[in-house]
Amino acid sequence: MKRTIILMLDSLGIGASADAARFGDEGANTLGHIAQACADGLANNGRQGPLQLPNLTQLGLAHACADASGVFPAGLDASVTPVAAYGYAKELSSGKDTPSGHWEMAGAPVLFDWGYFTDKQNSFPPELLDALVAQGNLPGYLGNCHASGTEILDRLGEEHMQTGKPIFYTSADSVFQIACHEETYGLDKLYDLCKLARQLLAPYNIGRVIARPFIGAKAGEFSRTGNRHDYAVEPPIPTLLDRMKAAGGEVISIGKISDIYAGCGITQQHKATGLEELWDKTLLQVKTAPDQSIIFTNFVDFDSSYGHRRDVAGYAAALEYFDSRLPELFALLQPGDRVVLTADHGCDPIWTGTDHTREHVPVIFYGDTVPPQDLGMRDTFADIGQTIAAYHGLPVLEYGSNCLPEHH
Ligand SMILES: O=P(O)(O)O[C@H]1O[C@H](CO)[C@@H](O)[C@H]1O
Ligand SMILES: [Mn+2]
Ligand SMILES: [Mn+2]
Repeated sequence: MKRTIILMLDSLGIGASADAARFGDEGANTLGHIAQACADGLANNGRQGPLQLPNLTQLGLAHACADASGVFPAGLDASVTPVAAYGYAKELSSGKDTPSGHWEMAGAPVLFDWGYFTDKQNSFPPELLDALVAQGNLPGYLGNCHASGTEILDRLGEEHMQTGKPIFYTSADSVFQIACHEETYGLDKLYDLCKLARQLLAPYNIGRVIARPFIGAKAGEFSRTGNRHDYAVEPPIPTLLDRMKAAGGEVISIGKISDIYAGCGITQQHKATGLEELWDKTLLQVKTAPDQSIIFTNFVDFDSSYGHRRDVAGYAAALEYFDSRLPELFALLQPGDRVVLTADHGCDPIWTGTDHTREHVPVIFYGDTVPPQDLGMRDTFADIGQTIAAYHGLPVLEYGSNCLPEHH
């Protein structure tokens, strides 16, 4: 049985990469800084004390972080001998966004520059806004700025409910985000508006339009729902997922993987909201998926609920929860199964601002066909995809080199 289970811990960077200064991220270290804050007693909100990640440490995550950043993460057990092949990868793509990280892992780095809306205020071109208002029959719009998606709800959510004007905002990422109330505005109307925006944004080379539905009665009570939907463009070249699908294998998306690849190469899609449901659905698929399957889960909450919110204790608690579910996965593994653990970029919760950070990501392969070893630094996230492609006997990807050449 050859199956690969990819656990994508969205935003779990493990140390600034050599080119981080170009992004203002020199010294960022998502995992390292969380561990340090926990060890210093600064993350005792809803959890306590040093970071507890026994299973991830067994897999070599802490050792990979030490290799990638030069510092062993505080409080984790340096005496452990990892049972997996572990290392870290630098990003070849020009950005530090979610599609770039995911696509590169699957063999399709983004070597062109996305379009960005760089102005913090009046961020969007008037002709784009005019076209949205006219073609979307809108009474106007709110926002038109850079913002954190939760703060902007407190600021503009009530006005949106009163006027029916959608909230448009962006960030340092190549995104056009639309927040609307799920009940007063309506989910289908929001999705239709996002599809219109996706069309109108074609000349601007924007990576994603994101629907950000929310609920609640007033400022301070608004919360975003699991009905977020990302409208991405398609990867620039065929990915690992396309190769697997073309070969007749299963590519099972859990969470927002299918959205991130614009559905390309996906054979089954399972939506899930929150870490618990993401884990439950992952384990369910591991129980039943056939030979030649990729089960691919994006654990978005690390990024969206904790990294962007600069919530160190929340991120730490989420990591500890994630770690606590790993033994259930290990118990379900069959001979030939491989677990891959990685990330798409960093989002250091002690960093200034609320954006991603340019970091190395973990590269971990675990399973009975994987000899434990230190894989060192990999030149691109695509080494992961290439290793998986080789293991499943798929055609060679355009980027990346096999991390485990003797063992496929
Ligand atoms: O602040 P929120 O709305 O979570 O948005 C964040 O999430 C977006 C996409 O992942 C990023 O571009 C960043 O803006
Ligand atoms: Mn991401
Ligand atoms: Mn993000």
